[in-house]
Amino acid sequence: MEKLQNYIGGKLCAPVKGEYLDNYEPARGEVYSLIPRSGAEDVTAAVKAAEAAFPAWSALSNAERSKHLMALSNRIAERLDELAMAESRDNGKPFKLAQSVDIPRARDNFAFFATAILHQEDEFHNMGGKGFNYTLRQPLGSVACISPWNLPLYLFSWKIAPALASGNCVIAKPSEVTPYTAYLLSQICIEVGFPAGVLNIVHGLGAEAGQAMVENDTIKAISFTGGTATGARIASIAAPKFKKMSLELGGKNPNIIFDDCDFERAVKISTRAAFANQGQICLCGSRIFVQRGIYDRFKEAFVERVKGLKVGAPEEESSRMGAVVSEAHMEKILSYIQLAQEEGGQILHGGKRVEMPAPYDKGYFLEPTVIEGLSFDCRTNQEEIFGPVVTLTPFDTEEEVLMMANSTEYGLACTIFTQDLNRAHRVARDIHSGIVWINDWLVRDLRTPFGGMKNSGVGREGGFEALKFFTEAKNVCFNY
Ligand SMILES: NC(=O)c1ccc[n+]([C@@H]2O[C@H](COP(=O)([O-])OP(=O)(O)OC[C@H]3O[C@@H](n4cnc5c(N)ncnc54)[C@H](O)[C@@H]3O)[C@@H](O)[C@H]2O)c1
Ligand SMILES: O=C/C=C/C=C(\O)C(=O)O
Repeated sequence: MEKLQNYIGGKLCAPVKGEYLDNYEPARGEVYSLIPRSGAEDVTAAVKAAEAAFPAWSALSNAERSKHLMALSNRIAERLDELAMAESRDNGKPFKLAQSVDIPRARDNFAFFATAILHQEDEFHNMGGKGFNYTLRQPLGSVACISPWNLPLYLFSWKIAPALASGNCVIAKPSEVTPYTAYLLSQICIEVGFPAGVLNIVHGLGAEAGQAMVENDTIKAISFTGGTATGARIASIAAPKFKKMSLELGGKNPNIIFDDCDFERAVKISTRAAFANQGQICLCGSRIFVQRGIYDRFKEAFVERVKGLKVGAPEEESSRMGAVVSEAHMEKILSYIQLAQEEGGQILHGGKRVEMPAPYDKGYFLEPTVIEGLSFDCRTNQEEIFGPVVTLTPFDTEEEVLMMANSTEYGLACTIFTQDLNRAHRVARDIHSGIVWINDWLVRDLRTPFGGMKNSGVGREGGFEALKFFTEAKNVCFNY
């Protein structure tokens, strides 16, 4: 069976202790490769390589660093279909989705930050006749990037690219659940002659390799995307060490549909927002609030559309949904569907595992599930499920829906459907979330601040926010 390797100091290598973890193919429910079970000793080696590479990498001009990052972007573009196939196999998502969203976005992440640093302006504060200040933004040194399984290469590269662009060396850990495209990225680094030690990829468990990065005293910053409980654990270790932290955590996002909306558009986009990537996107609109006047009509049209979402083999063109990422995750989602029923919810569609023919009969396929009849404050409507499960809740007034939408511990994203401009902007102002879409969902401009409030995280990624995060600001004041 194929054994993945770590990438340290420009070379592929086995973990020091020689231990490996099983890597499952979700659509078949079978182990198909092994990944290094790295520990603190592998992280130490990666940090050593990063520290050795840092002086030369940070001394390059922005234009030179840009060229190295563009080489990664270009090679990802050349290997796009192969990477998409690998992502789909490793994660269970439809190949078409990986081919049209995940891998193009990984390509764009590198290109975006490679070119952003060519357009950066530095801050200058003039004190008139007295003198002036300029601000140097200097790289931190070695930084850690830790990413989750739902959008593997997309989110891995979203962190690594700005860290590298701003002159840092990186120790990165992809999720142990979906390590494969990060492994292919390490091969790509070797193919394009990316400088040794600048990017190091260490595979393994969060509690072992991940935590060793957080505990390592040489690592200056942690950029983390994942669950809220993991974020809290990381913060408890990193904060007393005064490491910089960017935490992108969970969500339980409201999708608010007013009765004056463009109805067909609201139905179509809400379906995608609920079930894209099997509902495993932190931005998914998992709580749909519909104004009472159109509730029944919306419910009928929405369920009809959801019935048309084909759950199928990831590589099939016609599949709109693939497998969820693991057996444990599937069981967690099913337990929430059970809980929803215990809390009084009625299932309008779905609710069960999908029986698939061989070779997918052991795969983790779930029906897209629509539930109504729950109170806004029950557990089903408050806790993150992170799967293909959505609830429908009627509301009467703007005030009422804001109260319900804002009632969770999360504050990541929100979607609002209305044709009333004033209302759209008023609700956008009053909603507690870091990201708001009006009449759309997951439209991304990589320059904008990305992140959540409340328990959805601390800090923002994207554009210059990310470049600022990965640098230390040093103000130089000159007085005549
Ligand atoms: N806000 C966002 O941008 C965003 C994006 C994607 C996913 N998420 C969230 O991620 C969660 C699902 O992803 P997941 O299950 O992979 O999350 P997770 O928190 O279990 O794992 C994320 C990463 O952290 C590592 N990790 C786990 N424990 C660690 C520790 N003690 N120290 C250091 N690293 C550790 C894991 O190995 C993995 O690489 C969901 O809650 C989802 O909402 C958030
Ligand atoms: O699951 C989380 C999705 C995160 C998306 C982004 O970070 C992005 O689009 O930049």
